[in-house]
Amino acid sequence: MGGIMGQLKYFNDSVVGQHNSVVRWAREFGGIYCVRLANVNMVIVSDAQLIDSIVGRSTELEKSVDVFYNQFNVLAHDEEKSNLFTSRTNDWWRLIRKGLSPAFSANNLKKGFPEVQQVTQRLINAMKKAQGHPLALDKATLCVTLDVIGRVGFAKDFGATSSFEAAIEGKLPAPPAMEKPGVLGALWDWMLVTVGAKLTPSGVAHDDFRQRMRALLQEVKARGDPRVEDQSIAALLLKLKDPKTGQRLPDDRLAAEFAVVYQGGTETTSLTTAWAVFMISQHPEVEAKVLAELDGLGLLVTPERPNPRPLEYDDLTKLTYTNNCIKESMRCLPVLSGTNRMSDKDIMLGGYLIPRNTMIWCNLNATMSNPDLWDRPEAFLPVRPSVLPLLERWEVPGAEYVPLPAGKLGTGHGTAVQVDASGEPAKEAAKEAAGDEEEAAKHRVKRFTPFSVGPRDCIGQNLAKINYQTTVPMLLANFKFKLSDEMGGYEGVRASESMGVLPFTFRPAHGLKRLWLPRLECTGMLALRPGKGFQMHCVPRSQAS
Ligand code: HEM
Repeated sequence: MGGIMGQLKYFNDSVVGQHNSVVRWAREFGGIYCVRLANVNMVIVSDAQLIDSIVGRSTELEKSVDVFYNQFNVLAHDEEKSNLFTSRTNDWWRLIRKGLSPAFSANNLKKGFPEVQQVTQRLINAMKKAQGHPLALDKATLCVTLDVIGRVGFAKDFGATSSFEAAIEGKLPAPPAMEKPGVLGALWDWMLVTVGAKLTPSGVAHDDFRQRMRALLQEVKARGDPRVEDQSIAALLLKLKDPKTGQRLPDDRLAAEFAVVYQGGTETTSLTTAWAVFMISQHPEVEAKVLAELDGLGLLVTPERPNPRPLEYDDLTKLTYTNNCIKESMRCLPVLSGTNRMSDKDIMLGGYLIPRNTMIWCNLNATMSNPDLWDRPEAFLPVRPSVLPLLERWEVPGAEYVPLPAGKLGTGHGTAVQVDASGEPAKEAAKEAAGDEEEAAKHRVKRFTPFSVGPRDCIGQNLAKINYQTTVPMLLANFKFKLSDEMGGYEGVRASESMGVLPFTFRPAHGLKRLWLPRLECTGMLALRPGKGFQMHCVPRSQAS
């Protein structure tokens, strides 16, 4: 039976507290191990050097779309095709990736900062009206992110944060009733969607999402040709030309890329924001330091200073401690657990022969909790109290990189090497793997990788950063957050962590019963969240004792 079922027991363990499970497995089985589910083998890697060789700058491995990322194709296209997220690393991918990159440059995002600030302020105004009711913090931050991406990337205000306010004030009509499916219902729905059926709640919501993206494209096109200096996501995509034909990209391709930006950017950023607020507010000594930093900059709401000055762009670099806390929260609770790759040739990895077409799953979260790489990795420790003078975990120079002992650089042990037909590492690849010490010394391996690394790392990471680096301090400056009783305290939240693809539906929120996102809610990432979301009481700081 065990043979047929593979290591189902372990997969079952992961239903609750999945994040903790993979971290535990990495400790139990090491930096590379193989699991089997029925007759499918999967290699799971959490060794930082190996991961670097799998996804890093010199990789030739491709994403395995069929198993994990198919959702991105289903949601973005009517007919299944690839897009920036799911494409092989080919000329099309290069065209889009290079063309879109200026949208995420520091200069361009600086121009977008006022939008982020205003959208967060809109949410704060709404939250002040909640008057003691618990709020779903993850919904609230999702509203912010939806509006940030809309306004910064597409000059479009979807009004998610204003809908939030209207919902709190009871001014919104109820959404069409849609029962939350139970586990079996969700599984059935997922199976139907996987085989292409559209008449499921999720299928309908997928159609709805695609229609919204097509409508957004038409709206953007109706504004006329984008100005040369316009570096928004929409403008850059519209300006792109197919090098072969010299023609602009077809509408279905453009709408799919719009969709992918929303898919890649929403759950990820909003849950990162929610986890950071949760972690900081659950650690009083950390929160006190954050508040002191905000106070020092004149940004904290106090009974004596009920209307402090607004957060400005330059403050973002001054909020060092707060930013370090966000990083620490992302290390402990990265919303994306990892990424996958597959090779169409046999490869050697960490001394093992990996047959072609074997799924390789890189556990980025396990690397970020590896005790060989981090001091007390299970602790939320922006501060290391044992070190004098007091050094923050994140203020140690090079904190994002693997601290390698001298003389350990550049061995072939940690690299993915192609194998020839006889099973021997191919000569050229072996030479490369043996490595040039000098070259290896330049190549520092990262141990903090929430955005992954290498050519397929997160293109949107700077937009995400400007979003959470603005929203987290603004929320904390305005409110004291207390978990509502149903969350079962800090332990209850942590025990309910799970990863799951969420249905693309209008979902009633917990807490304030009439709170929902009526405009545009798009999810689908395997994102880390607590089972019941984040039900929080948000007490205005002007009233907090
Ligand atoms: C905290 C927030 C975010 C996190 C943690 C995150 C994480 C990641 C990770 C780990 C990858 C690599 C996935 C893989 O290799 O399988 C990725 C790719 C990607 N992300 Fe993000 N992301 C975030 C925000 C965003 C935002 C705001 C956008 C867009 C506005 C975005 C768009 C994308 C896209 C398009 C890709 C695919 C890039 C490619 O394959 O070339 N992400 N992200």
